[in-house]
Amino acid sequence: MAEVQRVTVLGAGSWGTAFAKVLGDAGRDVTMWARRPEVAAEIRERHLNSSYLPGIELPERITATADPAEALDGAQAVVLAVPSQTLRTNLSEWSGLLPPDAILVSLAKGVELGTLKRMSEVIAEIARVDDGQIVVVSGPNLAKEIALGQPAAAVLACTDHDNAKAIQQASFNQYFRPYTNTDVVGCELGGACKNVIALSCGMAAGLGLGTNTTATLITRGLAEMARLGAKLGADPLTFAGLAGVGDLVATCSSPLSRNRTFGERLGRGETLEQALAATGGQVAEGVKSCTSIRELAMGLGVDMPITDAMHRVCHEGVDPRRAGAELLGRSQKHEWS
Ligand SMILES: NC(=O)C1=CN([C@@H]2O[C@H](COP(=O)(O)OP(=O)(O)OC[C@H]3O[C@@H](n4cnc5c(N)ncnc54)[C@H](O)[C@@H]3O)[C@@H](O)[C@H]2O)C=CC1
Ligand SMILES: O=C(CO)COP(=O)(O)O
Repeated sequence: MAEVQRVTVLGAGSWGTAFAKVLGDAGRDVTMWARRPEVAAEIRERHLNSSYLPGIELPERITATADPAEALDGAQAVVLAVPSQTLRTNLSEWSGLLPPDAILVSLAKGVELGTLKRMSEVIAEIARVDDGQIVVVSGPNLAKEIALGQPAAAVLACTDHDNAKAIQQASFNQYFRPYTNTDVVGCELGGACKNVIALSCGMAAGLGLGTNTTATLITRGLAEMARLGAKLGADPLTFAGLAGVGDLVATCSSPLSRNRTFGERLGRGETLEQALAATGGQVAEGVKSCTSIRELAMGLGVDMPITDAMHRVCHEGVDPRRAGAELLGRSQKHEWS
């Protein structure tokens, strides 16, 4: 297994920047690509990214540029840290610049609208690489907490165990503990589906509902993502792990979650447009993934009632209170049917 020392992070948003810090604190040489030259300059010259992680000092060994060719020169691993729905376009622009043997690391948690592909499938298609060259990062990793150096674990999923190990070696440090896993499908579905469930938990909070409702949504959300996973060949154990329960608990209960916050605004009566405006340009993936995951599930005959309800609230104008009443009014069933 070759040691990974030189890493490029494409995307300087919250998680891209926090993950770059993880790598820098693990002793790697990191170059970030930022879309806005002023963000790249601030990271390079002042070791700050005040737009996304205000007050967080970045390691000196992180540098940044707005030029993707410069960013990618000599990279042994390339971290893709852009939103799910723009990854295809972003990566198409970069694919000719990727060093051929670089391990591609996917941070995005979503399912592509239209194609219904997971992120590693989009990457394999656009970068024309074997799936063993793609490592997926998932788990309870709220960017701000990681950037503050608060302890957290993550999963690095790859069909090629050596490549997962290489990224594990490159990223573990005093506060970040990554585990390897070979179940890419389960880890990616967990990460994408929990954003939708976090929307529902936020919505319940916005409606003034309490902990029993949140726990019910988390648990039944877990049941519906595990049903989808089973149909797509995921390992059921994955959903009991960091990429399943772990990320659900973090995202569904934290006020730091953009998805939960978005749902809370809808629950309080804001419109989709008002909630979108309040994100400050940061992505709440569940708002789009509720539609793609719902479509994926429908095509496979998998029942995902919470995801369906989130789609109807976000995109069909259904009132959150009515969506809740309809969820409760469905036909009675066995817990595991
Ligand atoms: N923030 C978090 O706590 C975590 C985020 N993630 C996932 O990581 C992925 C990236 O998330 P963040 O870095 O938090 O997002 P963000 O919204 O904070 O940043 C997105 C980055 O992508 C760049 N970008 C490039 N092309 C873009 C385009 N066409 N449209 C919009 N942005 C574009 C933006 O400039 C920005 O630097 C998402 O899929 C998210 O679900 C996963 C774990 C934790
Ligand atoms: O994925 C995350 C935590 O693991 C971040 O969640 P949000 O995108 O909702 O902030």
